[in-house]
Amino acid sequence: MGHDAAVLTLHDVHKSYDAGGRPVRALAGVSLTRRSGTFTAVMGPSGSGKSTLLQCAAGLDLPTSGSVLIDGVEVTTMSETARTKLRRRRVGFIFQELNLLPTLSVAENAGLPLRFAGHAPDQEKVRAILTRVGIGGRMHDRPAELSGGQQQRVAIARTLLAEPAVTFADEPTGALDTASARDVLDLLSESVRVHGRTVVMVTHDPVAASYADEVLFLADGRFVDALASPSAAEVAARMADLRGDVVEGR
Ligand SMILES: Nc1ncnc2c1ncn2[C@@H]1O[C@H](COP(=O)(O)OP(=O)(O)OP(=O)(O)O)[C@@H](O)[C@H]1O
Repeated sequence: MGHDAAVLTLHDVHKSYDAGGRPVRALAGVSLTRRSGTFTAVMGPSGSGKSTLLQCAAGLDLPTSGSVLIDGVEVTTMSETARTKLRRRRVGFIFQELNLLPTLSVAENAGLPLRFAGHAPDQEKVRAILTRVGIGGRMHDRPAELSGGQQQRVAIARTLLAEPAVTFADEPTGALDTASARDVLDLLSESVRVHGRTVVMVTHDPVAASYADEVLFLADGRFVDALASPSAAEVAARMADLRGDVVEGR
């Protein structure tokens, strides 16, 4: 796939849930195109559809209607098995709950996508990348022996090793202190700017969003606004507008 090709395309994606016979509309026509080497943040009030968007865009869940292409491949018409295969090979995840396999070591977890793709991970490369993300000394530990921030770093190391078409991050800094959060965000930006990876991140944090080259705002299941390379203050102001907050002096 060339550098200019879209690695993620959503076209008019709708998603409704059945909440005990009553339909709940979570996405109401979302379209999106991302090229490789981009870092996108998705923000929006609680219940605006961010998690649903991530689940559909990553091929974890299926939209009610509309189209989702990952690396040029339509996922909505695939079998469950084919979707799982595509995810393993082409999609990176930095999700707190589905990051790591507890029985594998840090090094084995980092190399897992390569194993799924049928390659034996190069141990020297694994070591170098784990060192780069600050956990080179923890290669043989189990995930449970690591802090939340260290576990996020393993997930980032995976993205650097396996070179997925697109990596989805769900609140990657939600559980971290300020310094670890900044480290994780720096590593994510570096993966995009230096290594050409593609990241789509859902966050509530305007500081985290300010690391992205574009911030997309969801409200009631639709994109309502976008900001290019905004400051954290600009993001916070836009979020306050969306929530209808009364901000003094504005
Ligand atoms: N499995 C489900 N069954 C029924 N309704 C759901 C389900 N998942 C989400 N919803 C509803 O869909 C809408 C969007 O939810 P979603 O979790 O995508 O929002 P969000 O922006 O991620 O919210 P938050 O910021 O609070 O995590 C909400 O009204 C929610 O109640």
